[in-house]
Amino acid sequence: MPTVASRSLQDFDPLDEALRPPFDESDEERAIRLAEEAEAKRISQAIDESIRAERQSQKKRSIVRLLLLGQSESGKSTTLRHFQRLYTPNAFREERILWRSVIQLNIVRSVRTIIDALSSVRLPPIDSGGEDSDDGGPNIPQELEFLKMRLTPLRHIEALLIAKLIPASEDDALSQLGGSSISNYKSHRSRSSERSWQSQEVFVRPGATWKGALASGSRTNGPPILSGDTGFGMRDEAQEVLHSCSDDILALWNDKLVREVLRRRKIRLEEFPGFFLNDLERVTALDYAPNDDDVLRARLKTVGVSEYRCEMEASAGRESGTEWRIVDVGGSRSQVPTWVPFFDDVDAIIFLAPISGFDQVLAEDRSVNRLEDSVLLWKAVCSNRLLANVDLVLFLNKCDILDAKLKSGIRLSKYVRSYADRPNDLETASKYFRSKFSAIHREYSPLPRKFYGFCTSVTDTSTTAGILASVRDMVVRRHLKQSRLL
Ligand SMILES: Nc1nc2c(ncn2[C@@H]2O[C@H](COP(=O)(O)OP(=O)(O)OP(=O)(O)O)[C@@H](O)[C@H]2O)c(=O)[nH]1
Ligand SMILES: [Mg+2]
Repeated sequence: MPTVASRSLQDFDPLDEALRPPFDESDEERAIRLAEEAEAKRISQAIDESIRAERQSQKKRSIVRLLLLGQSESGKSTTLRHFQRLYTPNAFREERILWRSVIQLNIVRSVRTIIDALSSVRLPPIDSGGEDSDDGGPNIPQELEFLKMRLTPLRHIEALLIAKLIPASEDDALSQLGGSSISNYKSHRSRSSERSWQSQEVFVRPGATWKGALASGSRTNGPPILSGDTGFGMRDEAQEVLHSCSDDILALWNDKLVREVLRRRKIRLEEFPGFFLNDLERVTALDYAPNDDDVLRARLKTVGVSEYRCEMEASAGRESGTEWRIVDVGGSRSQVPTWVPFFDDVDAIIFLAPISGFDQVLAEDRSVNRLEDSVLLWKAVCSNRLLANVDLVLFLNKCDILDAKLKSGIRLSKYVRSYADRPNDLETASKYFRSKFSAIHREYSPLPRKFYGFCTSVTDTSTTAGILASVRDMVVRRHLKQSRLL
């Protein structure tokens, strides 16, 4: 047996030495020692486990999970952008320039809507009593035909923007999602150049992928034309083409006959998502950089689910250090099954019901009224047992559009019979919808819970900031209460 003196000092480990069993240990002593060691190991593992569980629960306590639900175009992604604008303003500001491509595509789409409307309608002269002609001869004046021709470069721009927004690598990611939207997407992508004026709405998966593609594209596209803090300062072909077509687009949009065609076809373009034709001079300027309002008004459809993480700023007081995970989902019908896995472990849900859609149908199923669809979704969410303990916050959204529609003389009672002869104004209508949705909440919730309902226009920065602050306070208060019960 080597002694301390016979080994070098580096080899000597006092702990090892202390734990070494005595060399004259009997069998009985050995059994007792082994049993004691096993017990010590068990206790140590139990302590490790409790530390791990404590850390886990600490982590859970400081993460607030918020889910955004509602049909397509209800305003979920806009609400998410609003949260980002309020609580991670620097990141939001830095990303604004990336939205320019989306806004460009939105403008091209508005032009396409007008041109589609012109090509499908044969009009009699405006003063001939307002009935559509079926004599087969087009009544579109030559100047408009020339305008249309001069706008053909926009087809190329549309294809360019789609390729920019949806990098080829997205194909694989999207094909995993299955469903009809994927086939739409594929046909859209493959045939976009030849049939761009009738193509489907462009969509991308949320999150950084398209932004990453745009950011790297912006850095490699030629000499700078922008400067200052507006973004990457790079040449932008789409912006140049839009700038050169700006007068023609404006002439098209302001044309009396165009307005008449749109009116007769009940196309209220100003209320379409991503409408920028009233800001054409500003948004087609060569040095255009989107402002906050533009980013909130831009339209980019979501497919799939993405989780956005945001750390509340220190000024949020007791919430500082709280991480928010906001989940944004695609709202079209084929996307609804993708919501369910996110019902687990959620603190609150903001459900958006765009009440301006009372006279509209779903884009994906033209036999379904949008308001009816929202009501059905709301019933399903309220009655879902997985969500029985989750706070539901209802945004009766797009109140600004509802207001404009009612003011323009569209009668709500024509579409919602039970509205009967109530006054056709925003205040009465929003109160009416609030009480209907609140009654469903009460009737369908598996357990009693408080109803939080707001009438919103989430593109309006001034009114929405206050509402989101109240929602944030409410969710955090609930979250803290729940986590104390853990
Ligand atoms: N005028 C007005 N426009 C709104 C309002 N809320 C959203 N929008 C616009 O409506 C469009 C659709 O909003 P999104 O946030 O993209 O809708 P979404 O629910 O995310 O839709 P999907 O991604 O298809 O599920 C965008 O162009 C928004 O700017 C609102 O309250 N008023
Ligand atoms: Mg969306």
